[in-house]
Amino acid sequence: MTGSGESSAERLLAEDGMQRVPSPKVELFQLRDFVPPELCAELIALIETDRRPSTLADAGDDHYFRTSETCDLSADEPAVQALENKLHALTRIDPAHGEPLQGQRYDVGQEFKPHCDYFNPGGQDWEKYCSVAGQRTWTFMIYLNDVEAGGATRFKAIGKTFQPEAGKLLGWNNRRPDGRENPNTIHHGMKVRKGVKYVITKWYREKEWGW
Ligand SMILES: O=C(O)CCC(=O)C(=O)O
Ligand SMILES: [Fe+2]
Repeated sequence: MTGSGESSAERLLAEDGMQRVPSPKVELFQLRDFVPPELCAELIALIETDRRPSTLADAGDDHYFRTSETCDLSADEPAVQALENKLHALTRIDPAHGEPLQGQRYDVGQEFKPHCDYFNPGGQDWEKYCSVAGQRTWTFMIYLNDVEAGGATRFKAIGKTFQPEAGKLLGWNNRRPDGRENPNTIHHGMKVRKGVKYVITKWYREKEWGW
C-alpha cells in the first residue's frame, strides 16, 4: 500500500494485458477482462436495485448534461468489496483515498456530455467538494456489459474512442506530470443507441476521503 492517492504508469503496466494509449498528452490505460462475467452480473443487479437520477457538480443549468441514472454502491455488499479488492491489487492506491464506487446506468438516448473528472480550482463547487479530500487524482472506470449500439467513451483531445465491453477497465491520471489538472482527459460518455449500458466509476483523491 502506498498510503496515498497515487498510482503510476509503471505499476499499471506491470499488470498482464494492460495497454497504454500511445499519446504523450495523457496517461490513459485499458485492461480487458479485468472483472469476470459473474461479478459484472452481480454489480449490474445492485445498480438495478438502487438507481436514481444522476446529479452533477458544476452542472449549471444543463439538465441534459448527465442523463444517466446513478447508484452509490455500498461497501457492505460482497460484490462491491470484491471489486474494491481488485482495484487495490491493481492500482495500489490506498482505499482510504477512494470515493465510494459509483454505478451508472444509461438507457437509450442517455449520455454524459464531454467533461473532465477533476474539479475546477476556484470553481463554484471547489470548496464544497475539495476542501477535505482535495482534488481527484486517478479515475478507473469499468464497463459491466456489451452495449448493442452506441455508448462509447470518446476522448476527443487525443482522438481515441473506447467501446463498451463487459469487464473492460479504463484508467487515467487526471493530472499532468507537473501536477496540474490535465484538460486532455476530457471525455464523453456517448449516447446509447440500442440496449442499456452499465458502468462503475472509481475516483481517487489527494487526501483521505473521510468515511
Ligand atoms: O460512461 C462513460 O462512458 C463515461 C463515464 C464518466 O465519464 C464518469 O463516470 O466520470
Ligand atoms: Fe468522467
